[in-house]
Amino acid sequence: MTLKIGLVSISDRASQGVYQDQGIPALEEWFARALTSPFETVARLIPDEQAVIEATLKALVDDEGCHLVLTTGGTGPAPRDVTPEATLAVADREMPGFGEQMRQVSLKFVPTAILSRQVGVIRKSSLILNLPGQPKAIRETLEGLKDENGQVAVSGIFAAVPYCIDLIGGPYIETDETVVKAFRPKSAQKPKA
Ligand SMILES: Nc1ncnc2c1ncn2[C@@H]1O[C@H](COP(=O)(O)OP(=O)(O)OP(=O)(O)O)[C@@H](O)[C@H]1O
Ligand SMILES: Nc1nc2c(c(=O)[nH]1)N[C@H]1C(S)=C(S)[C@@H](COP(=O)(O)O)O[C@H]1N2
Repeated sequence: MTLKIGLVSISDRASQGVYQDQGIPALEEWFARALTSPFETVARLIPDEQAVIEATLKALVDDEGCHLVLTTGGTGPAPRDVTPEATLAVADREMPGFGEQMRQVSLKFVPTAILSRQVGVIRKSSLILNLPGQPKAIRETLEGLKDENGQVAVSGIFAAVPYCIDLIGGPYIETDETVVKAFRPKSAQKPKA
């Protein structure tokens, strides 16, 4: 079973061509660097419309069979920011730790981290995570913050994603530890391929 990752860039202006979308390229680049196990991606660029976001998330999970879906954009307090509402509307269960940890990590970068209403949820056997829209926020929240010696100062959320995918029945994900170390209890670790 190959890991399938849905990437959803949610931006009125990027989807209208006012500026070039940097969300999908930043996500693609991050996964190419971080994962050492096989994966494929399916990407969508859509406007900040709640019905469109919900339909896209459902299609990626139910029809495309994505094990993991990452969104970027639309998590703030502006009236057009509706990504968290759309994500909760398609959720079976909430995973509050992801939003909590992302705001903790992001506070090390910007004081406006508290403005992001990002959520993590499970739909069927897929994990859906909201990331902020700033392209640099993708790396910051997934990878966390390292000190000058390369030691982890604040864990990024991706450290917990492989074990979460194990627990909901998805493929075994392996990472490049210099980018992000996947934490699993010893009993859940498989020998390196
Ligand atoms: N897909 C994207 N590509 C490049 N830059 C982006 C993208 N999404 C957001 N940004 C940048 O991050 C900022 C904050 O993102 P946010 O999701 O709040 O966008 P926004 O201001 O509502 O933009 P939009 O009108 O495109 O939806 C944007 O103002 C923009 O500078
Ligand atoms: N890691 C990280 N988190 C961040 C930011 C950032 O630059 N880096 N920007 C913040 C800002 S300015 C806002 S308004 C909120 C919501 O962003 P969004 O509407 O683009 O999703 O995310 C916050 N979280």
